[in-house]
Amino acid sequence: MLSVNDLSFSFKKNVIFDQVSFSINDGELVGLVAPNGTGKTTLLKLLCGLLPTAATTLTLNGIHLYQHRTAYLRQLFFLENSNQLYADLTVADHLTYVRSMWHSAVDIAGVVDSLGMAGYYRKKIKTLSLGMKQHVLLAMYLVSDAQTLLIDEPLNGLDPTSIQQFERVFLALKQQGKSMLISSHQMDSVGRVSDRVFFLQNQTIVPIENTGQDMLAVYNTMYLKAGEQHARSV
Ligand SMILES: Nc1ncnc2c1ncn2[C@@H]1O[C@H](COP(=O)(O)OP(=O)(O)OP(=O)(O)O)[C@@H](O)[C@H]1O
Repeated sequence: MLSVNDLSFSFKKNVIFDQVSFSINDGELVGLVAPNGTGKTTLLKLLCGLLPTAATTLTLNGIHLYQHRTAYLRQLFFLENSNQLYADLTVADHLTYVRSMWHSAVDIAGVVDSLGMAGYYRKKIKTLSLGMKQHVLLAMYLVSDAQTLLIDEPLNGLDPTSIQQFERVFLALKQQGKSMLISSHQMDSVGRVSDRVFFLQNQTIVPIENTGQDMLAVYNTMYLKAGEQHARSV
């Protein structure tokens, strides 16, 4: 279980989070939603200690980020986006590296087959399309076998078939007991896979249970400015 207490963070005078507290259970998939520039990526980075925060508690399965950083980090996987892949290394290099660093027993060939990546497994990252690189990122998450997966906009650049494929993978990971926090602007997908959705608003998190409601409608209610709501109602 990921547990966060009193998390505050600012970029100089730009307050992004003010005393935020939340937890994510094992086997729970939480969607992370907000308009551009609100703080989704910042939150994911804070949870991996990539940005400093004086949160009173930031624990993963009882292990404190600041007291046992390596043990904490070994339980999670996060790679911000495909720009952080090594252009001159192959897909195989990346997956082998992750398997080794995370002491994972996951079968790389099985992951590559299941994601339909066999055709470019030996290719260098710089020769791949955005959608292919998104598949490489997802494969790295799977190969890490980490308990907690923090995933930033995994559906960007994917075709509809791949989006459905990724949704199936997320649901399967949930069945395996993984905890996931996944940011996305694809509200229909968020509605299909999430147990809860964290909407970021006013420097805090508004958690909404997914009861099958229209998540785009929830988004619009939350973020449409008062004037726009008035204009729509007349
Ligand atoms: N390194 C930085 N230095 C200063 N400000 C930053 C830095 N990184 C992000 N910010 C600011 O923090 C805020 C939140 O950015 P963040 O990237 O977390 O948003 P986001 O919700 O992930 O956006 P998007 O949907 O566009 O990816 C923005 O106002 C951004 O300008």
